[in-house]
Amino acid sequence: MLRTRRARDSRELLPDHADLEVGGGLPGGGGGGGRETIESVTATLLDGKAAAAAIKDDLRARVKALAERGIVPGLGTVLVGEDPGSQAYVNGKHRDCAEVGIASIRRELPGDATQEQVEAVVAELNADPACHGYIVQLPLPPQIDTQRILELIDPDKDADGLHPINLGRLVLGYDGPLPCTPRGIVDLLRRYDVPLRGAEVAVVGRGNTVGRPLGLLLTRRTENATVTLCHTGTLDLGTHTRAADIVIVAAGVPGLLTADMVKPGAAVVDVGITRVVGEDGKGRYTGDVSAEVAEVAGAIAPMPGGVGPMTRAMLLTNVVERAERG
Ligand SMILES: Nc1nc2c(c(=O)[nH]1)N[C@@H](CN(C=O)c1ccc(C(=O)N[C@@H](CCC(=O)O)C(=O)O)cc1)CN2
Repeated sequence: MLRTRRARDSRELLPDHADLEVGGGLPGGGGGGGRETIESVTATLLDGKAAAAAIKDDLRARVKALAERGIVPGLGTVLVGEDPGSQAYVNGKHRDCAEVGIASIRRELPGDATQEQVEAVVAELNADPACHGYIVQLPLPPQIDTQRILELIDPDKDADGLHPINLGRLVLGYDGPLPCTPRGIVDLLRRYDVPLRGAEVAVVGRGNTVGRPLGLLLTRRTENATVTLCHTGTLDLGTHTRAADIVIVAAGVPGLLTADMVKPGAAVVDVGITRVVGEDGKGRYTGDVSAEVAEVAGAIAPMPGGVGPMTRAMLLTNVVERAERG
């Protein structure tokens, strides 16, 4: 278990962005301006950065052991277009690779790339023996059929766990690569001994990358939580979140979860990451959880510094596991 600490003010819940290569801290030239501040915060910080660092230490050792067998794990990324956020995330993934000794394979296409061009890169990575796993950075430009691209990824090289076969394996309870963000959330809660067995969990958001697979993960026999999957059709969101021991918000709606929607002492996980432009005209990222929730919650995984670093660590884990299987 990680040592827990109590965060005393909002700056402790908002670590810097130094680990992501983005202009002035954020795409769009922002740099933390316009953050909300709160006087006193008592929630335990679920520190994704610290947890990810521990995971990377473990992976470094496993990569060394693989090297003794003559295996160098390789992670591929496919980036289409020039979106600064996506570029920053892909850069972060390759920096993580360098930290643990995973080989990087980068493929980049212009924003006006055709379906055929993206499919050709996917076919190339499927055939590359040096590439143990790869991801196609999402979202893709509108002219690209995302579903078709995800279906063309070799399921055995699907480092994101988003191929329909791998999501199907998750539904059926079979082994396979797990989607990185849901896996990272469960790992983070476990590391901080947040009880899952028998817990009532409200997951807000039913997307294929986070909400839906997270519901499946949490209801496996090994986790045994009871999940309420809330979405835009949910009539009274607060009724469900207030009844929950754990609230996980992946809606992409800034500030959606407010303090009155949280049971005192509940664990709260902020998965939201939305770019907003402040009154100063500068861009910054904001989560789905309002700052004052930290005064009510017993534990909180903030954005940034919570789920994001865990997502990246789980991507590396999926690649190393694939390389270990041979
Ligand atoms: N193919 C995929 N595309 C996308 C995924 C994904 O899992 N697979 N998820 C997101 C983007 N993403 C990874 O690709 C990602 C987003 C954010 C972070 C992160 O570490 N965030 C930081 C804060 C970032 C900032 O302030 O600039 C944090 O939470 O601390 C990592 C990965 C969409 N696309």
